[in-house]
Amino acid sequence: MRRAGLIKPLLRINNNKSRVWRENYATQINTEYAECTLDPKEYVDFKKQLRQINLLPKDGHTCLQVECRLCERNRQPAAAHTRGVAEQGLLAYVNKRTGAFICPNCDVKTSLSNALAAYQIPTPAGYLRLPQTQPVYESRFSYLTNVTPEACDALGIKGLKESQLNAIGAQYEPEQNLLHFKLRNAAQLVVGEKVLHLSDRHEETFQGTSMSGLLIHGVGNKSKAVLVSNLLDFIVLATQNIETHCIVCLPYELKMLPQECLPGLERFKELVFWLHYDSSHNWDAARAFAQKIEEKRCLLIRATETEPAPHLALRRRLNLRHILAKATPVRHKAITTFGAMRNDILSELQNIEKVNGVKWKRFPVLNKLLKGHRRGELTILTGPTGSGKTTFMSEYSLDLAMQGVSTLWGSFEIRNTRLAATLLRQYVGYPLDNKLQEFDHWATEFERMPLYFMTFHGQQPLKPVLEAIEHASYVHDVMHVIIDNLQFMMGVSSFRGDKFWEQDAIIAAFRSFATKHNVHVTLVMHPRKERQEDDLTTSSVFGTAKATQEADNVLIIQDKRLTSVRGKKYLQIAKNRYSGDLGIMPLEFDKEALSYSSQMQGAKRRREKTTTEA
Ligand SMILES: Nc1ncnc2c1ncn2[C@@H]1O[C@H](COP(=O)(O)OP(=O)(O)OP(=O)(O)O)[C@@H](O)[C@H]1O
Ligand code: FES
Repeated sequence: MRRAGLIKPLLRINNNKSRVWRENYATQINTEYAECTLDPKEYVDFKKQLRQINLLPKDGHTCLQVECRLCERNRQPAAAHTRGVAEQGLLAYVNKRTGAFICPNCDVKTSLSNALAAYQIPTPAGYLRLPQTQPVYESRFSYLTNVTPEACDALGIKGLKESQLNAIGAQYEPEQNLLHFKLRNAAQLVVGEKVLHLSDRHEETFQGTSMSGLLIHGVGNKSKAVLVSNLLDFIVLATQNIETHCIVCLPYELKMLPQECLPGLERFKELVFWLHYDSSHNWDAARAFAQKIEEKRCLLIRATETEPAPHLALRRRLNLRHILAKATPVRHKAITTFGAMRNDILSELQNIEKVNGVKWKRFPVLNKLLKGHRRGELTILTGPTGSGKTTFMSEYSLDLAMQGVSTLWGSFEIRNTRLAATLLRQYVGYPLDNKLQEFDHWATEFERMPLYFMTFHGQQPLKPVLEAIEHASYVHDVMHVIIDNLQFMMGVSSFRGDKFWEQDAIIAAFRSFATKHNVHVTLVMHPRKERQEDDLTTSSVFGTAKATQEADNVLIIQDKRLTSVRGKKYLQIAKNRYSGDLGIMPLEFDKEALSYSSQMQGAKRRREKTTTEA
């Protein structure tokens, strides 16, 4: 199995709405499942091995479905000639993108190479089958009862009865005043729980080992399902008795859809996204998730005034079945018409703030000019050597990650530990080297952000980097990738021709990645050697004009302090394809916090003023 650059998740992902506890247990198999990309050759060998033992897999939407052989629970694999008609054994799932081998029956996840040995006849000497394990998920809530009328009324859904809530699997926890639902995996085993706090409507998700749980209401033979992003929408639709569709609540709202959940969706031929977009960073979530679960079976109800999320539609007395019937394909055909795009356009116009993207909290000038940070765009940041490109990009990305933008850093120039230390200092707002007693507190807070780091360092060929990014965008739902800096991929890739040609090819690869995977890619690039007194311009970007032609945004750090007495340092927005506004943002540097943010500096001055006045 080819290892891409390993991506080290900074452990837990959490934000104030939904707590995800990722206990990364090692799998029971002899090695922990490594984050790696699928080796096509291994996949072919595995299918060949299955044919040899006459075990015919089912080629599903996202997974190969095959009888599991990992543990002793299953019959020993019969030799090819003795197998009669295969009665269906317990199913395991091989993810066709990552090669992850997932068995929901024993809640196991491992790599294809690990699993292959279990299908070999004779079993390789020394290979031990897994002991039989029956995963038991221990609920965090010890006292759960039937839903009470008061709890039902607290939901504010007109006409809803507590008996309906009990019928869809809801339970009530009186101490914390919350509704509780079990999450089950593809083998219908309880592997987690999702709760809705009735006091403030915030949700929390708790999962055990492999994060494979979904909340599904509806009988097993339905081949269609509606996917909703929160429990309120789930309750509204699940209590409507919609005959044609199951109702599925995504476990982590629009933040992410773990690959371990995909086996639970394999049985559906049609999936309708009917989502509630509660913030700008998840406006494109349906498109991103559809790419993961196979676009051609995905339909979308585009959020408009007349087709809002289910709980809003119910409140506005709109006809839910009528809205459901109007779902259209997520992706338009190759040739389309205005009519087919009409709802898309209306939805974007009515949600323009979300379409503008995620606003920076620390850089209001950037919001004014760039309007926000959007998925699918390519940004180039350049500036003189040592001018603060990495420092600025660190704070720029931190601001977004604090708002839920899942971010992957490719730091080829400085070590991940140094970059993470910079990010932490910008997060805290002051250095911790003489306040080490505070480190654990801040580090635990910091870990909860969706920040990932590629473990590549120094010169890297382009291919493994793109593989690692592709893997991360699939497995971790990454929305923003930063490459610092591009020059580290020059001279080692298998390009022939001059360095400008090589640079153009690398930029073209990132451009198509950003568009195809709807991920924002930021490339930090050195400028051509310029005379210090000259302003850098878009043509200063290293290489040919292609770099700045392909980019949606070009940001340049201009440092005039070195060439004139009253010189300032500022960030120039030299290209802005989305809204066209160009301009500059002054960069005052707070060395303590390693911050360029005027907001942070203002807050710090206010803090100091109050302490001196006290
Ligand atoms: N405006 C500033 N004033 C003073 N020091 C700064 C400023 N901006 C960054 N620094 C400091 O300068 C050093 C270099 O910053 P950084 O690595 O971000 O620059 P860079 O442009 O990425 O460098 P390179 O061109 O080598 O990639 C860091 O120690 C950083 O803390
Ligand atoms: S049935 Fe698959 S590991 Fe036990």
